[in-house]
Amino acid sequence: MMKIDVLSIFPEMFPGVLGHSILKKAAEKQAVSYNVVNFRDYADNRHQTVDDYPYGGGAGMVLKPQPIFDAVTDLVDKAESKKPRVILMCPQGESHTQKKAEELAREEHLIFICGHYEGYDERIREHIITDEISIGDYVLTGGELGAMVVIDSVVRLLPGVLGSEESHIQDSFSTGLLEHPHYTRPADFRGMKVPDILLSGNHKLIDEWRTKESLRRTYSRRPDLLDAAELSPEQRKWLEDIKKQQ
Ligand SMILES: C[S@@+](CC[C@H](N)C(=O)[O-])C[C@H]1O[C@@H](n2cnc3c(N)ncnc32)[C@H](O)[C@@H]1O
Repeated sequence: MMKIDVLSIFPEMFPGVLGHSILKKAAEKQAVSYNVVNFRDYADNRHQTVDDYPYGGGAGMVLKPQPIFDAVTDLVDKAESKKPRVILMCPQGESHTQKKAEELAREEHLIFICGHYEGYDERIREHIITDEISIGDYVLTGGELGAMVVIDSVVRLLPGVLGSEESHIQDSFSTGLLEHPHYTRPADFRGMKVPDILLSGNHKLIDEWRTKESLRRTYSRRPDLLDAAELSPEQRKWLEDIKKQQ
């Protein structure tokens, strides 16, 4: 079972997200256990202060090293695995991707550190973390929303979590391409029809249609992904045809 610890000064933000849908089911199936810790509880000063003024002056407060160092040490001591990935949520970190989610899903223990205010004392970054992750090129108020995003992307990949069909294998990015369009009943909704091929029952042709639509969508929306996508010679030929059509 994967263990996920989260360090935050706003732990109340998490039960809503961790307590619903797939993240909740994953915990019920014992694929993962969550532990959200207020690192203020580790502050060794009388007022449980976790932040202080920046050396050299300037705006904003900086998270002190002591509460976060002690919280991480305690969580590692309590865990069976002594080699967790310690992930700092940070707009300066590597951009989160499906590939990174797949990599983290192979780990036994993840510890997320959620920042606030102006950021962290640099010694946290230098000495106790293994990864720095950003969820995009914009600045959030705190790391909590980012940690939730990364946790969601990882937990749905854990074995058994999405059920026997393992639907994530076809998801956008998992194959290196964007996913094909989906349709459900009715076949004719107010004159808007489902493509005939999907009603044909011919699975070979349906698979081919899906792959072509996936290529078409990736080419029109995210052509940058095609550079790294592993395509068969047949798929390359389809892609060339799609390029000519557009
Ligand atoms: C207001 S931000 C601090 C930004 C910092 N002054 C900077 O310019 O890099 C406070 C915290 O929110 C979180 N955060 C903000 N933007 C984020 C992003 N794009 N991805 C992940 N975490 C983010 C981080 O934990 C960060 O320490």
